[in-house]
Amino acid sequence: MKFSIATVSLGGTLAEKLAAIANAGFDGVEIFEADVLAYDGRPADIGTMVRDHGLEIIAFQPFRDFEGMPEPQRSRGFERAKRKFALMNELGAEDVLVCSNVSPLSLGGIDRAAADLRELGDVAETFGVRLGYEALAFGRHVWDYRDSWEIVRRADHPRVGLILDSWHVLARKLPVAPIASIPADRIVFVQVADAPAMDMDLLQWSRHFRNFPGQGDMDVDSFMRALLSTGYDGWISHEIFNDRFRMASPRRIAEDGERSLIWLRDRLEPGTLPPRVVPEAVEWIEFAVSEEEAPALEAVFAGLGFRLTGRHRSKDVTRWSQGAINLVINTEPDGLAHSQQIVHGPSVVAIGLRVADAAAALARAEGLRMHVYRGEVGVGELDVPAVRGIGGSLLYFTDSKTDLARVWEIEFEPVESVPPGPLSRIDHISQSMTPDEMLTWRLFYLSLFDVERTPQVDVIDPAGVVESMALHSPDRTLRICMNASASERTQASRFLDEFFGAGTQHIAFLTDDIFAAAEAMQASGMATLPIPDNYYDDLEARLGLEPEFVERLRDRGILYDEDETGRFFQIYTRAFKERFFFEIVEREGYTGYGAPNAPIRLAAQARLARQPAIPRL
Ligand SMILES: O=C(O)c1ccc(O)c(O)c1
Ligand SMILES: [Mg+2]
Repeated sequence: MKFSIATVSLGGTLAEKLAAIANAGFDGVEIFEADVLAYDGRPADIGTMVRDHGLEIIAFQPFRDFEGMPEPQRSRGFERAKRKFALMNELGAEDVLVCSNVSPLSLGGIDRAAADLRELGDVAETFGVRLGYEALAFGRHVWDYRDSWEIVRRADHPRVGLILDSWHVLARKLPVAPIASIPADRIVFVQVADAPAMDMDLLQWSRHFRNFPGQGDMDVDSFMRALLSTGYDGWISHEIFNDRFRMASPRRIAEDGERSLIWLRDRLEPGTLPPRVVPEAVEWIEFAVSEEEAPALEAVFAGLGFRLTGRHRSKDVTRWSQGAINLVINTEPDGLAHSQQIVHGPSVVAIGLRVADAAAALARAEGLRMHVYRGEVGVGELDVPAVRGIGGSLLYFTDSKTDLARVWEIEFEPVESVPPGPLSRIDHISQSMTPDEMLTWRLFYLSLFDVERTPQVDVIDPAGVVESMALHSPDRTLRICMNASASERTQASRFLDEFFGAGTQHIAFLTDDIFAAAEAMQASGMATLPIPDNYYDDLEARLGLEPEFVERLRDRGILYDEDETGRFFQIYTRAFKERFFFEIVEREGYTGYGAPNAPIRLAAQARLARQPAIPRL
């Protein structure tokens, strides 16, 4: 399998696109016609620029509305083709993508189309180029790959082959099994694309909402399995028409594309990478704060029932614990945490995850071309494997089979022993990002970890809609909620603005007694998020709850939800320096995140946004 991407998938100038494509590790590129037209230089220079990047032009595309035309359009089509083939000679491109005709002028008929392609094959021969014919799902007469293949078969010309594009096959819900009987040597190359399930016009869906395999809802794997069963081992090329991708950094999008293909190959040929990582526990969450801010954060931790359980043997780093939760405060004057604190303010700088085999986890991340982080390892310190995650924060891996199991003991001087407390472990980690980054991080987490995703939902913030998606490991040890908003004033967006980028916005702790947790917080003077009476009045009516039960919730500012999976309780703290906040949840079987309560919570937070932060000691 050789990896390529069409230039139409990225934003930027052609030079920027090619640099990003080469940097991401691709071997080939499809040159989109518009990129040539917009280029201020000779086509031959484009060819040189591509080859200087170590890339190969796998195709020039697209050549449109050719087959089945009446005169005079038919003759004009041949004239146009000659101009394009000459251009391909200059570029150094051997293959051209001819897509099925969408013109209302075009005439149907498999034999007519086959005859046109055969004749075009003769022209192609004189230029030394080859045609690949692709059925567009919205083609006027040809929209099924079985028809395009029949046309290619009847054209019966050595310069005429087939191009398959997973998007057109899957968008039309065509069966993939017949792909298996197409001879591999008649397939010029193959395009892959995924997309979210959407009930909309095919052309609009195709031209604006495609995404990389692994980012959408289509069964690209079945398409690929049928393809590979033919023995095909040529180019696999991303062709992603997506408005958001074109607005985003070409470098990041190209990296996502490469990762998508590496993961696709890993699913089709398991064993090329170590298996997807199964998270066993969230071992710690590390906060970068300045020395001045540290006491306020310590007071929040103490108010939540955490105790100082360790001091790092050589660094300005402390460990706060309760149950199986470890929170780390890093005020080191140098290093990554400090730079993060300077750039982003007080923030989550790292998450430590316990996995079965930390070295294998790192090897998988490297195989997926994630950015491995190698920090300085001081005397007596462990070299904990880490990769760069959201917003440049770190994801550390520990395991229980190496010295990493004893990280607390090795690196920290014990203070108090770990108190039991009402909070037992981390329930979920919620991260905010821009809408175009959602797909980046979704692909990052899904390709690295053995996690599943829940459908994307829209949450209403007073200032706009927030797209929200949750990922969870099989036993739900790791749950990550991703939030993104296009509005500039939603909480998710304010977080991005004030925080200068994506990151962890809140952390939810699990308790098995929310009332005890609430009382402990009240006793220690921790202010929680005030919830309006209207919410409780509605709750009682909507869910038919006992008034006494609702009173208990109201007294303690506890949010409640129930569904077919069980019952759910939530309390929120106020935000720390307007940056991040904490949530306490109790689950009685419930598997969700209290989506019906999110607008209430967001409205309450919006009211407090510019008021003094916690705690009120
Ligand atoms: O939408 C289009 O025009 C178009 C062009 C070329 C392709 O390969 C394709 O899949 C779609
Ligand atoms: Mg295509």
